[in-house]
Amino acid sequence: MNEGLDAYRALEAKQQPQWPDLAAVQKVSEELSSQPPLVFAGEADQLRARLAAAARGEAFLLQGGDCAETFEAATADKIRDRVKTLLQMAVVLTYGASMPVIKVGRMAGQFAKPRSSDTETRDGVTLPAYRGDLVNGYDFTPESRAVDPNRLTRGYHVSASTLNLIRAFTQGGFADLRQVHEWNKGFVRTPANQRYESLAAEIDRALKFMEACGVDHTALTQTEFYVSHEALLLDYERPLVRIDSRTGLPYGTSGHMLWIGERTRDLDGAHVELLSRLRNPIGVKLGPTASVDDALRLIEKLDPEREPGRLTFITRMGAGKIRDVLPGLLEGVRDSGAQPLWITDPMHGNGITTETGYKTRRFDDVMDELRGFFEAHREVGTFPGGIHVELTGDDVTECLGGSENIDEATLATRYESLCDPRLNHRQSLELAFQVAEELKKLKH
Ligand SMILES: O=C[C@H](O)[C@H](O)COP(=O)(O)O
Ligand SMILES: C=C(OP(=O)(O)O)C(=O)O
Repeated sequence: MNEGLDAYRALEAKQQPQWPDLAAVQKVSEELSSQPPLVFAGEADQLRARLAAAARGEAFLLQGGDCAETFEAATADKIRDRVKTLLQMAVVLTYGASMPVIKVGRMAGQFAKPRSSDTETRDGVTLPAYRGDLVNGYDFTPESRAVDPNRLTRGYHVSASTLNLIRAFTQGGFADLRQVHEWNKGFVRTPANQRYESLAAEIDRALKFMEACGVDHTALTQTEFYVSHEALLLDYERPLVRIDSRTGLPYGTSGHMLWIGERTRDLDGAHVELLSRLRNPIGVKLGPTASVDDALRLIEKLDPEREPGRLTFITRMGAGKIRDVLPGLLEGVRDSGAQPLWITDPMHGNGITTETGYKTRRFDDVMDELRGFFEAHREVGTFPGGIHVELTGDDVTECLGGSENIDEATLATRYESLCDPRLNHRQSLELAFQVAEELKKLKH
């Protein structure tokens, strides 16, 4: 199995930077190959087992984080607020659905972006498009936009420190369920936060009751938290493949779960080939043009053994299309006997650009796609196993609507994303409450 790890090199690899100096890339690649793994094979196996439960309808996956992480924003405060937001959403979902929630950040590696165009033009000046901090800089100057392989090593180190902090937060007491009120502190008071506060009070009461009954809560003091990113940049992913000493099998050690994007999921492309060799749980984005045949071939290539939890399909159809497209896809896959985990990304099919040039999404469209996802699964009898959302713990104004009613004029006030718009903290909580409602319906 391990001999084929480099077979991808003979295939077309889309969305890769045109490195000017291949010797420099080789040097970086050797350096990365000698670094310790960021995650361990056993953790990836554990996540696979958790995802298998979600595919069976016994758990729910919450996957979220920045569209594009940046080196500069990898600060303790920003990482903490993203983790807090995910923990709060997980509490809302767990309590609402009475079901374990698997927490996976789009974090500690989400540094490379596929782009529609190789270049960007501003006021008559054309430069290479920004492809994420792992490749080039965002500032619109020739120096900053030049691709630089040394960014791969920097990305590795920033991922390591991000992951270190995430592990400290989630294992060191910060994620203790008795901190459920604390996670809400520091965020502006909104209807969603107040609703969260009442839920936290109920959880508190339940915990005190358990304590009074002498129940041991050690299990609640820590939480499992995994990291994931789009495995886009093969010159980063390949050197971080390691052979697991327990089994002799290869794992991508840049993150627990790796996914293949909508633009790079070609069956005969390099991304599908490389990830087919790795033992991690693998995600694949499926947009509105994905056919049943595409899905079945991806299953055959990426999950020939039909291993529970191995494959997650992340659908991103767009609110206007999901009800037409998704049921047929679900039926076709169900009828083949395969049982991948199905989750929804209600963000990527709903992008719009305002007249003033802001890339944005309407919160209402995001919610509509979410409802469409639950409806499609209800219709076909399959399990809607999770959500994949671009979000931040920061108070940004990037997506339109939500209870604070962000309008086009407000977008400019705190638009910080370097690529696509994210839900801010309160929009994320609002979304979690609505998903919890949908999950409750499943129980009845
Ligand atoms: O996050 C997804 C893609 O990288 C992004 O939507 C591409 O954006 P573009 O169309 O501006 O290149
Ligand atoms: C690029 C992304 O999505 P998609 O592949 O679905 O366009 C993403 O999730 O960052």
